[in-house]
Amino acid sequence: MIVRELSLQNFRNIADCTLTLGEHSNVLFGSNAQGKTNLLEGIYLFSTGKSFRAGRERDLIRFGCDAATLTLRFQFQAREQQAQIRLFREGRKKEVTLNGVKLKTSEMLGSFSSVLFAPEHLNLVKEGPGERRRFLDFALSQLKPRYYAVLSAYQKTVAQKNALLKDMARFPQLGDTLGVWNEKLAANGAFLVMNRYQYLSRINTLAAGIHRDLSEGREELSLRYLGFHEGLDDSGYRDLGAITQAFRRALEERESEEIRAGVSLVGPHRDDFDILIGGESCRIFGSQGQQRSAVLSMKIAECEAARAVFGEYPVLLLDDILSELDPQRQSYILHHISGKQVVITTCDRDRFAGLAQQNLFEVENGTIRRQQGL
Ligand SMILES: Nc1ncnc2c1ncn2[C@@H]1O[C@H](COP(=O)(O)OP(=O)(O)OP(=O)(O)O)[C@@H](O)[C@H]1O
Repeated sequence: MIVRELSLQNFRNIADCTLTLGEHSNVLFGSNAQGKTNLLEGIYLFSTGKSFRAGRERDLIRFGCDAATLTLRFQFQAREQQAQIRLFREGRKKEVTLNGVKLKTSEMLGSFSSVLFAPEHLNLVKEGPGERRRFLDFALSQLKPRYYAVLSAYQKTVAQKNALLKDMARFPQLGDTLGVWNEKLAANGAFLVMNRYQYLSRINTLAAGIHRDLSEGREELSLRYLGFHEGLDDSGYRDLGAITQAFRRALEERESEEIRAGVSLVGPHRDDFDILIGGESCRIFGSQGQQRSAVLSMKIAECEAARAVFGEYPVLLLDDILSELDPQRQSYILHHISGKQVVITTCDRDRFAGLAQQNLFEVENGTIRRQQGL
């Protein structure tokens, strides 16, 4: 996967710019708050249809403007392609086209792939389960377009069931329809759990090997899926029927608890996974360095898993992460990115002087200037 060119109009603090990228390393440098991350965000939007930052879609549109346009020219499987996203502040839904054909966002997924490395990914270890579910959901949405569609349907059903559970406090007779929502949740939720489990197993194997290298053979990283389905073993998790049954059982067992709480408590929207080093929780017992290595291993594993599906590496987006890493981890990642297309943001233009075939861009107040390489 190679990005040739990104054009942005009225996106974040960028009024109008075109960034023509090289096939290898592309370094965007500049002071803080100039628009470097905004450029990565623009590229990433084409992989998942969503920003990696929290917030509303309309926040992506430049202050005072009614619409934003993003155009990406890229090469995938030896074919030059062009995708466009238009965002509107009011009245109109997001518009997506691929090679001139209008699509739903879900239909564009899988056409272009990128993997982001950002300092906030440390939250995968440090924070609550929402971060880890996002990791799985963002990765799987790119690899398997149907996953995104099922996830959207599932989330809608959870919201509808929550509204019902809330209303049941005043109108208990509404409980007659609870079974209908639970059945919908079980069908779609089982699909999500099966895919997450299989993906996490793949990442587990890849990340364990990378972490072993990073720790020079001293540490064993493992990832373990956690959910409502206590009784399922490895083969059960690969069987949609078995997961659906386990989900139904869990919904029955916890029905009165859900009614009391007025909120849906069981399902993949509550699932999580453990990140363990030597069998112990990395969040509780891991040092800063171990936590960084675990996250780095998982992100590199995400790239490898994408390559296995697409037959090509995704575009790597490194948002100012190297300054956070010690020299050993820096050199590991620099070694790993060589030969792939990478877009790197940094405040320090000299940090990447050693990268081969480098293109250098200065970002200042939402404008971009190409510079002579070092
Ligand atoms: N919708 C918007 N319209 C206009 N400007 C915006 C919008 N959203 C964010 N910005 C501006 O974009 C700038 C932040 O850009 P960005 O996050 O890309 O910074 P950066 O160059 O990566 O900086 P750092 O090195 O600190 O991470 C801020 O000045 C912010 O006010």
